[in-house]
Amino acid sequence: MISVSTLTHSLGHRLILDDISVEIPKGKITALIGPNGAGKSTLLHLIARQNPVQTGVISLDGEDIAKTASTDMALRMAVVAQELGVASRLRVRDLVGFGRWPQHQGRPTEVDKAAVEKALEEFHLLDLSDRFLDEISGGQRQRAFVAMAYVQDTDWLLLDEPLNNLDIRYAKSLMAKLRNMAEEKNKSIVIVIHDLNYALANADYFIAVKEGKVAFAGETSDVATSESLSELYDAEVNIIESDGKCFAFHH
Ligand SMILES: Nc1ncnc2c1ncn2[C@@H]1O[C@H](COP(=O)(O)OP(=O)(O)OP(=O)(O)O)[C@@H](O)[C@H]1O
Repeated sequence: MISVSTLTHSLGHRLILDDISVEIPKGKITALIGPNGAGKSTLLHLIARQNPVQTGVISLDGEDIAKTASTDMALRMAVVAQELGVASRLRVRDLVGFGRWPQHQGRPTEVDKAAVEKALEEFHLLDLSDRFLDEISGGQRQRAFVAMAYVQDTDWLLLDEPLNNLDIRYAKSLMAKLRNMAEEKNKSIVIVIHDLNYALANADYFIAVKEGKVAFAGETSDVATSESLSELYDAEVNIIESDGKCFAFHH
């Protein structure tokens, strides 16, 4: 479990996260939702230790992340940020290969190489594997970065808007893969996501952030209601149930 306790974060004079306390369950998909600018990415980056915690504590399986060694963190948590820093003269296969660095520390074994090939195949990247990152499309690059995180095989996977740029086929395929990872391999996945329908269909748990505070959090079926979502977005959202599935209508 990830436990966030009394987390407050400011950038310059602006309060970005205001006294956040929330728990993220293990072995589940958690959707981090909320309006633009709410603080979702900031929270995700703090959990991933990409920025230092100013006030409060974030613990990973009972251990304060501020006191956890970087090498240990890298073996337990993989992250894909929203803004993908692109080292343009890097080939797709090399980028995905970097994902195994925490395991092999520069000396890849046959197991590492096989894991990379498998990830390239699973993310439909084999045909692109020798292309440079600045020679592929935005969606293809997004898949390459997710494959790099996937190949790390960590217990926790944090993804900031992973559906960005993905067409329907790849978005469906990625969400199915994440579900499989949670259900079959007990992986814990946290995704910042704007598409409520993908979130409703795939996330076990919702954490809604608004203006730097947690608006609501809990099991999807308990908290994702027309009322809570309409209030969250200041826009009408209707949750409709059909064939046992929930859909969000908002236009
Ligand atoms: N470098 C920065 N300096 C000052 N304020 C910032 C900086 N980066 C982000 N912010 C502000 O912090 C707040 C939270 O931003 P954050 O990116 O966490 O929101 P978000 O919920 O992920 O939004 P979105 O859905 O639009 O990606 C926003 O009001 C944003 O303007």
